[in-house]
Amino acid sequence: MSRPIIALDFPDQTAVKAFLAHFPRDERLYVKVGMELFYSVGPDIVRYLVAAGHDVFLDLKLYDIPHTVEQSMRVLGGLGVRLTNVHAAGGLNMMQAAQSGLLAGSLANQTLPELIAVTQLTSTSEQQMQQEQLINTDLITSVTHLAQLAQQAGLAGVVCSALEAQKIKQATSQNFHCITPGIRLANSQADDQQRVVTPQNAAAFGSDRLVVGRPITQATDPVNTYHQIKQLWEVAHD
Ligand SMILES: O=c1ccn([C@@H]2O[C@H](COP(=O)(O)O)[C@@H](O)[C@H]2O)c(=O)[nH]1
Repeated sequence: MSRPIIALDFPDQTAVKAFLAHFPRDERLYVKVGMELFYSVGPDIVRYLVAAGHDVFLDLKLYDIPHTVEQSMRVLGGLGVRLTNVHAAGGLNMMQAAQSGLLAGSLANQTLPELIAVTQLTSTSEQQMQQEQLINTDLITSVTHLAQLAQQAGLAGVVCSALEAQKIKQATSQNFHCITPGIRLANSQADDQQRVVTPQNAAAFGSDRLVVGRPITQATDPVNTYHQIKQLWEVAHD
């Protein structure tokens, strides 16, 4: 059963080590390294986590011209991560370039990382999307369109809110992955997230994997909260 991906949104390696020390030494976690940690520590944080036996989602959301993204993905492909991503808004050519760069970069490794694309950030509301991005459609149409573009580019799936997982799978295919942040336990604060879903509902809506940051990393008992979220997801998934 799929483990929630824990977003390690920490400022440095010391904070990461202190957080991971809460878990049993042999617990193999699926963790996410985002911009804050990567820009602070660099690629060594990924090597450290991979060497410690954890699966890593490298969440840098690349968005640039195709050549730049391809060359950057070559570098990231050599780090041993399982999953990485781009912004779908970068376009078809950019996503295809990312895929070929990742493939080239990972040739020396045992595993080819899966590439997914961010549709609309879970911190974006429909109103913001329409007013700030001047996208003249509803959010679900934008998200499913970007998911179809990602599928056309040969990507394995998308980052979206679980609210959109069902529609995305109908518009693409059942095995097109929906990786879903914006997860919150019932009656808890949404922080800066706009499209939030509980672990139970995410499972019911067809999410393939949860991404959870603050609800676990800032919990009084992170291990207990991690297992609570994992169990809620598993029970609803069965
Ligand atoms: O649309 C997106 C894409 C990425 N994220 C990332 O997921 C985590 C969520 O953290 P929480 O603390 O659980 O809100 C964070 O690292 C984001 O960068 C996202 O939230 N939405």
